[in-house]
Formats: sequence, C-alpha cells, structure tokens
Amino acid sequence: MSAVLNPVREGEAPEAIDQALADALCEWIGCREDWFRHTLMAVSEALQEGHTCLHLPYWAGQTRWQSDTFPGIRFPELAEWRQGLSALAISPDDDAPVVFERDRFYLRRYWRFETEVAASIRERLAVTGSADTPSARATLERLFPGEAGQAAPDWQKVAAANALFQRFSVIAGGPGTGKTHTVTRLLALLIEMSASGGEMPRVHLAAPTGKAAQRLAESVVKARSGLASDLEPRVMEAIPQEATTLHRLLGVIPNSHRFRHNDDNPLNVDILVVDEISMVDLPLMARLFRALPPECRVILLGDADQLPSVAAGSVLADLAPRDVKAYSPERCQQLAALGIELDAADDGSGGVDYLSFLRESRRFGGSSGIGQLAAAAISGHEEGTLNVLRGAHEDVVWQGGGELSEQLAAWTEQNYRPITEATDLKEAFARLQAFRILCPARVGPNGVQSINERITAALNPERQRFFRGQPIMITRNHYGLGLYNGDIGLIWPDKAEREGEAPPLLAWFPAEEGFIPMAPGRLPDHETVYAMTIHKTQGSEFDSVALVLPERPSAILSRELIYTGITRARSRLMVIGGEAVWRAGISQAVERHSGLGVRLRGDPSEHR
Ligand SMILES: Nc1ncnc2c1ncn2[C@@H]1O[C@H](COP(=O)(O)OP(=O)(O)OP(=O)(O)O)[C@@H](O)[C@H]1O
Repeated sequence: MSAVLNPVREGEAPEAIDQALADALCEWIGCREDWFRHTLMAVSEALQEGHTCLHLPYWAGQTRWQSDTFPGIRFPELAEWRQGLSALAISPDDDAPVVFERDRFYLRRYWRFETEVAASIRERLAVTGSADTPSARATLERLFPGEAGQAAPDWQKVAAANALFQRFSVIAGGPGTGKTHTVTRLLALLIEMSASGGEMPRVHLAAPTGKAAQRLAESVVKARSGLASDLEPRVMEAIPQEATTLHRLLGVIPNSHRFRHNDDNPLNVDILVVDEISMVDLPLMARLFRALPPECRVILLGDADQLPSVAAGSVLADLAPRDVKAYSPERCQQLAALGIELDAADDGSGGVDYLSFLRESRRFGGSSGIGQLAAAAISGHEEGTLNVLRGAHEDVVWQGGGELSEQLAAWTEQNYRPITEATDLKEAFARLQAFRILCPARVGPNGVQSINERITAALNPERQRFFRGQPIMITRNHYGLGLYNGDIGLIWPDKAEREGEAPPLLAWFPAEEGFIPMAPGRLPDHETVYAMTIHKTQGSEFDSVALVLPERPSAILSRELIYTGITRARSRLMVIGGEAVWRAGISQAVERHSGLGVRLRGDPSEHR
C-alpha cells in the first residue's frame, strides 16, 4: 500500500480554525466527547489534504499532529469508531451538517457534491443510446479507416464507438494518445447522426484553465481540418473551433462561489466535451453538472495518471480506475454490431462501460526515453526509471544533484536571454514556449522562487521593476480584466513609436488573434516566471523541460508529480536531482480518499 501524502502539515498541531469548527459542530450535534471532536478536526484536515471525506479505516488507531510541542491525538480503533458514529444522528437522511456513510465521514457539503455528481452520471448512463447501427458502423469505418500494419484493435475507434451508447463517457489516455483526435471524430459522428434526424446539436468545448482551453481548441482545429473531405459542410460547421474555460462557460459571479448557470438557469448545450479533467475538483464538477440539462451528452477527456486537482477530490482517477481495462460482455456484443470485436472482461473488472482507455502514444514512440520514463515512473518502478535515466536516450538527460549555479547560468544564456533579444513579440513568445524549468516546490534553494530570483538577477542587473522579455504569470483571477491565475504574458515595448523616446514597456498576453497589451501598473497579482511549479504547468507543454528536484527527499514529491513534470516535455527532458531524492519521489503515490468511485461502481473490498 502506498503512502498517503500529507504534503504540508505533517507534525503540526491542528489549526485553530479546525478546532473552532469542531467545537461548533459538537454543540450542534450534541456530542461533546473528545473522540468526536477529534473526528471533526480530522475531517477538516482531510479536506485540506485533498480528500473529500475522512476514510475511517485509514485513520483508525493512528496518532496525528504529534510534535515536540504537541502530544498528538490518537483516533479510536475502527470497530469502536464505527459504533460511536453510527449511534449519532448523522446518517445521510438526518439533517446534520456532517454525514457518516459506509466508513466515510463527510462535511455534508462534500457528501452532497459527491452524491450529486454520481447521480448526474448515473442518470446519463441510464439512457442507453440507440446507435443507428448500419450507418454508425459505416461512418465509424469512414472516420477511423485504420493504418496499414496497425495492430488490432484500433482503440481510438473503440473509444468513439463506445461513447455512442450512453450520454456520459470518459476517454482517458496519456499524452499524445489521440484524445482530441478521437473526440473530434466522435463529434463528427454524433453531429452526423443528429443531423440525419433533422437536428443540429449545440456543441461546446471546455477545459479547466485558459491555457488548456487554448490547446484543446488548437488540437480540435487541427483534427477538424483533416476531416474536410470526409464531412458535409454543415457537419464541419457544427464542430466548434473555440474552447472556453469551465468558469467562463458557467458564468462567474465576482466574489461568489456560485455561477450564473445552475439548475435554475441551465446551459443551452447538447454535447459538452471537457478536457484535462484531472485538474477539475469535486465542487467544480458538481457545479458543472448542476448547470447541464439532463439530455446533454457529456464527454470527459484526461490523463488519469496526472496529479489530482489542487482542491478536494480526485474525480478523474475515481472515474477511470487503472485496473479496469475491459468492457462488460453486454457492451462487447453492442460493439460487435458496430464491427468491433473485443474480449469481454472475465475477471469482474468490466462494468465501467462509460470508460475507454487510449493506449498508444503518438508523441512518444517505443524508443522514446520520455515515454519510457513516464511509464516506469507512474508504475512506481524505481529501477526501471533509473535504467532510462542512465541509458543512452537522446531525449532524456540526467544530472545528479549538486550546486545549480552553473546550470542556471547556461539555461539563462541559451534559453532566456534570447527572449530579450527576439526581434518581435511573436518570436519572443515562441522562445519562451520552447523551454521551461519545472520544480516540485516553491521554496528552498531548488524551488521556483529562488531560481526565478537568480535568473532575474542575471538578466535584469539594474533591478528594474519591469524589463524587456520578462515573462510574468498572473497569480490571482481578475475577472474584470479577463486575466486568470496561471495566464502567462511577456513584458515587451509598445509597438507605437514615440519621437525621441524609448517606447514604454507593456505586458502582452496571447489572444485568439495576436496579443493583447496592458499597462504593467494595472496588472493583477503576478510574478516572474522562468521556473514554475509542476502543479501550475498542468495543461501546458514545452518543447524542452528541465525538471529540478529538491536537494533532499520531500513529502510533496510523488510519482504523480514526477510523471506530470516528465510529460510536459514534448521532445527533450533534463532531470536535475540526486538518486535518493528521485527514488523517494517515485516510491510515493498520491492517494485521495473519496466515495465517488464506490457510488458509481460499488467497491468489492467493502463487502469483505
Ligand atoms: N489516428 C491518428 N492518425 C494520425 N495522427 C494521429 C492519430 N491520432 C493522433 N494523431 C496525432 O497525434 C498527435 C497527438 O494527438 P492528440 O492531440 O489528439 O492527442 P491527445 O491525447 O489529445 O494529446 P495531449 O496529451 O496533448 O492532450 C496529434 O498530432 C494528432 O494529429
């Protein structure tokens, strides 16, 4: 069993706010016993760690918050704890602010998010699609002709065909496995089927961040352009060429968690595709489903091996468990009618028929060091990763730990000074996009802050507040200006010439066409961004990546974090870090406790 990461607060005493919340809830529920107060403190802690609930079997008998200054708190043994909680009026049907259900203890808000998401999915799974078999089969064959010498089956075709049978589907796969290629063809198929019945569906594309939405739109536009000779113009027209962020889709209300679109004011959409689902947390997923009409078809895309969302939940990992690799016998029969012959699950792992995995990366061929390293890292195969790191792969270079100064100086001159020397903004952005330093942590000598300060000092010795070619990242949403946390821009001179004066510096942000300028004084919170945390790069890719690990093993380093960092690199990866730190990271897996998977599929271990 892998370690459950407690990245920030191991060893610290419980937060005063958690204690205050616990006291208030003890009063409300009328149980003032210490063990219950501790349970309430722990559920708050669990939420901060990204779990949606307190999973009793994991916490039972454990001592938490032990430190030099705090004696620690020991939780009851499982049987005793279950008994105590079962005796309180906190079942799903009680009207309490907490819920105890099947060994999971929730704040009711989170229990409601989870049950709502599960109910919305089940509702969509209950409507089995009437895939018009002969014409769907012909269209599938036209859109997925297969390639000469391709090993059967064509998993992209399987995924598209499988998504016809219900109103909710997940297409999961690693980088470059063709998720967007597949979903664009699936959209063509769905639009054609709908159009033949006289209706053109309204289709929307969305992603959790602006960057991810931009990449999704670019990939769909590219995939769509390859279909022109296969599709009627009206079908082509109905495939969107733009994607939006989930927040913009739902309609942000400033200073509120609520959105303009909700169950009272649903979105006008028939098919919704959302990419990069690993980044979507449980509350956002619940709010998304609230805003969708029941007849809307939902297709989720993502890489279930990536880091889970920053906030609570592990929605994609819950929806796409790695051990489910086959369809139920019933689904295999339905697929056979569409010309796809597959072996059904015979080990009880089937039954998640909404889920399709794409298995072959187009980006990383069999000999690619990046592809091999990513696969070994996410499987926790330490020796396998070290073999790749030590092997002679052109695309992967490993440099053990040590002082970073020389390396930073080299990256500055090779990759970052050329941005300041670019002839125009377009070239400057292309250079910025070509290389990025990624770190697990913000602090420490090998963290983002220190690296950014050191590179800035080399490129901006006069310490001007803003300088030509300085990359900046917005760190707080500003809805009025249309700038969002994670948006990246460049400081660059104004195009307008002024007689006798150097043109003023402006902050420029990429837009659909060209770049949008902004006076630097108006920028919301931002920071210089030569290096960034791996968390912040989710949804982005760079030609070349330098992954700088901390000097010592760290609780925040996990195989999912390393995998996410590795797979940001398209063609070249440099790893800087000692063997012990690397091994410690690969050996730790992120595990998030949630009841979503059980609500959808049941959990065999719960019936033991
Ligand atoms: N069946 C195919 N035939 C030809 N090219 C393909 C096929 N599938 C994918 N590709 C190409 O492989 C590349 C990656 O595909 P795509 O962007 O769809 O993958 P993805 O899984 O969405 O990637 P990402 O990890 O960027 O989200 C693209 O250049 C795409 O055109």
